[in-house]
Amino acid sequence: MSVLRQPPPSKPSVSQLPPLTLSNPSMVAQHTPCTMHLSVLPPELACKLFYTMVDLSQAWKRNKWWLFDRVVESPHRTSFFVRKTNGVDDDESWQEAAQYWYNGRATDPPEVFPKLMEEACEYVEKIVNDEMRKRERLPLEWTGQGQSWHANVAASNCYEGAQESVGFHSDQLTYLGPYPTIASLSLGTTRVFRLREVIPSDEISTRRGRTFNIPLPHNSLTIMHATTQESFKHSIPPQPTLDMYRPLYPHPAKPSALPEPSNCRINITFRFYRPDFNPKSIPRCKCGVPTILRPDMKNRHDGKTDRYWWTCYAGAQNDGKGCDFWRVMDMRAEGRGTATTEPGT
Ligand SMILES: O=C(O)CCC(=O)C(=O)O
Ligand SMILES: [Fe+2]
Repeated sequence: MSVLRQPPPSKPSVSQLPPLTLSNPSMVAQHTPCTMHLSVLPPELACKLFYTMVDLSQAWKRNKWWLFDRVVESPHRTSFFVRKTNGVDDDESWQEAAQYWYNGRATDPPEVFPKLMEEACEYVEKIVNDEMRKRERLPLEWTGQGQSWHANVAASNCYEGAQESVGFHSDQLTYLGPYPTIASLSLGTTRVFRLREVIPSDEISTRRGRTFNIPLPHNSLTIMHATTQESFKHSIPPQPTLDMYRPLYPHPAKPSALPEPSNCRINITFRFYRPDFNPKSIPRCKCGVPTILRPDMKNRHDGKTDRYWWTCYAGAQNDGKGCDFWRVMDMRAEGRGTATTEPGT
């Protein structure tokens, strides 16, 4: 006699929505904490800045870090800039911040914003401030002590060809502090910027993170507003093909030649390093190196009770060997925050 067994009780299935392409600014604003702005710089400035950065990028480095027991190398080139017009060699805090960008590897003093980047930054700041005025400030966010958002550093990436990429990550908050606003300028060939929400542990049985693909054209600005780093991861995935960028203007070094199509994308992320998270204030771990600040993405709540922690970062640099340093960040006890915020509340 055959016995018919009951099938095992099925787990309640959580439906996974398919990836969604956000092809215009209103879709980006509807589905993510980011905004997208098109044709942000005068066309000639955008084109010349693209040439400047591609030329500079020949000397940029691929980031390296330890992952378990091997060194991995980022599949794109990157560089870090500070916004100063006089010498930076004497300012050790910028040196430390720059070194950080390269996962602790020793670097030359960081470069200062090239003239055209400075010009672009002024347009970017205006757009960012117009956008921020429409949004509420969160309690731990920098309120500017009367100052508006401004960039004091920038990191730039060059992706050459369709295969160069950056994997899913959220930006470290070490010098940015909680709920930063990061303005990301795209120049050159269009690439997809991919965002995926990290679902808090207590919602994992009821919903899944959806993947959003945002094609970023030449001369567009993506603003990652407050909560983007706390609730989403982002990446630039490799893609099967790409459309070449056709510059409108010739390269300044070859003014009479026809502009050549390019397979490069330049990204410049303009960032504001907070004075209350300056390098001297960053806790050191047992390895003696500055820790990194990360949000507790899995246990976030309402933007008011969110947690951040300082953890050892030596593992990324020091043959993969770090320590177990881990400490919750306490704005009030660490003396951080601005006059108009209520730190720690
Ligand atoms: O290239 C981009 O748009 C993203 C770069 C990025 O995520 C980063 O530099 O942290
Ligand atoms: Fe990033």
